[in-house]
Amino acid sequence: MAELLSAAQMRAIEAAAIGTGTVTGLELMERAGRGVVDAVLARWPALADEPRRAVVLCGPGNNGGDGFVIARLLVQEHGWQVDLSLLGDPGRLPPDAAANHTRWCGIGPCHPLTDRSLGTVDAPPDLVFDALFGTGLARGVDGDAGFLLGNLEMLRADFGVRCVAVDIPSGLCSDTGRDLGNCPAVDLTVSFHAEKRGHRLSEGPGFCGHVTVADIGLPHDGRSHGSAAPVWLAEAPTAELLAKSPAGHKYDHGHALVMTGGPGHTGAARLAARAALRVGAGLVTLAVPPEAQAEVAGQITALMMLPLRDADALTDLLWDTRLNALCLGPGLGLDARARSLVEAVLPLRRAAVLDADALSLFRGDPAALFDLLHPDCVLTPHGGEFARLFPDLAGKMDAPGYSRIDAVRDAARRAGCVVLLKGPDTVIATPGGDCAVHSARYDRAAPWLATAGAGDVLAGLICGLIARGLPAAAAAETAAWLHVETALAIGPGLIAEDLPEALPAVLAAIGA
Ligand SMILES: NC(=O)C1=CN([C@@H]2O[C@H](COP(=O)(O)OP(=O)(O)OC[C@H]3O[C@@H](n4cnc5c(N)ncnc54)[C@H](OP(=O)(O)O)[C@@H]3O)[C@@H](O)[C@H]2O)[C@@H](O)CC1
Ligand SMILES: [K+]
Repeated sequence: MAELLSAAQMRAIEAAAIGTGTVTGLELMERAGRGVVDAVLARWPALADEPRRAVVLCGPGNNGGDGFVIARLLVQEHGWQVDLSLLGDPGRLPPDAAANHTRWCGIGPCHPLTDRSLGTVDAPPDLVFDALFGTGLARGVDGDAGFLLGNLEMLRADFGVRCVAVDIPSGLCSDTGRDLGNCPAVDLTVSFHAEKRGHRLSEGPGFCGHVTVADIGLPHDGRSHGSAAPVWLAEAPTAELLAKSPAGHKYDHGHALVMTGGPGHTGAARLAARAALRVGAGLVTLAVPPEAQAEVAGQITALMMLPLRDADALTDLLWDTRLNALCLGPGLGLDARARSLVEAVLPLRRAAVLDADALSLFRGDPAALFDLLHPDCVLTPHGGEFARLFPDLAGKMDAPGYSRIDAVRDAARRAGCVVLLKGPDTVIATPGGDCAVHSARYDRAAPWLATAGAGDVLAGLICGLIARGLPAAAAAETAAWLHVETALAIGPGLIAEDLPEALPAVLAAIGA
């Protein structure tokens, strides 16, 4: 699985490799610069047909150092014409960047960066390399550098100039994916060793264009990250994870119980239940208030149904330990009955997915919910629900350096269970700090998934997978991937009802 690195982890990996004596910082910088040039020519092979003109904007740190390498390689190995400008005093460059500045100065001029460093609109360059700031960006970019970054947008739109970000577009926080000020949207971002969190989180993907990772020869052994626990990019589940044993019977695959709301409010739970069944739970039962029975009975076939009057009846029902995964929240309602169901169920410590109303019920009193939760629970808030349960953490998400990853990790620790914060950058964390990001951006962008009922389907998928025996966090990650994959399989026009129906083809493609 691919890791998403913080800036501190990347620095720790680099320092550890240099510390072993197997590589120097200067060698890493050379590989980084070469990696960018190779990635550009791989992306746009026609650029190699004839010498081109490039502008390279270098910053005061090692990101700028990469820029000097790129400029040198373009001139010496490809015969390009390069205009290079440096922000800041060359005498204050860090050692490896300074060494590459010296090498560049033997080849071409290093202009001080001004508001004219992009050249004139009469003769725009073919490419601009943004090597101003990388993982060392500490604040928004202002002054001439900010002005130039703002102009990149216009050069791309009006003159077709291709813009390439070295490591990360300057202005984008590599830990949070937030624009700290004047971040340009580029065509191609070439990162090093592994993607940084900012490439995947929040606004980041909107700025990065196409992202590619250049291998600069650092080890992927996961031992040299510093103290912080890794964050993984969620990937496709394996066939083994989702396949069913040929010898099994339906009770081997669990029995999910999904609570509905009252009359006129049963659709969300029915969607969740159908998703749970489609993803392979052996049996799925809807627990329905008696007055809604007729409505539900007319809508279901393979799903089962039980009348459920109140919390006492639910407690009695759960003497049947074959009911091994619960889903509460979709359409459940915000009344006293709904709250009593949640409060009755959680002390029994049965695995449970809490979504939608089951979360909103505790707005203003989230501690009452946290007291009841246990590690086999999964909370699946969207941004608004997250802010109701964790107002302080949601507020901090605007603070510098505090990302959705930090917020969800803190939330999971506080809640004592798995938390999945929904979005195009879904973050899943456990109370112990394990964390995965499911990214529905770039080639997995699924904008049609933002539709009524899609969240109910996700809750049902998680519940169904837990019923099948997956641990809560693995169920959440797998469900997030399947949810987006089914959306991609359906494409434009999808509505939530389609999602469970598209699962068989998706499962077949995985080989389950
Ligand atoms: N790690 C690795 O393995 C490898 C890393 N490599 C490369 O190194 C890059 C990281 O280099 P880096 O740490 O020197 O940071 P970088 O982004 O160049 O900027 C730091 C400088 O900018 C300044 N500054 C910050 N914000 C500012 C602002 N808004 N406006 C103005 N100034 C601002 C800051 O000043 P200060 O905040 O200290 O005042 C400092 O002087 C990384 O992204 C990759 O490209 C590769 O070579 C290969 C291997
Ligand atoms: K950059």
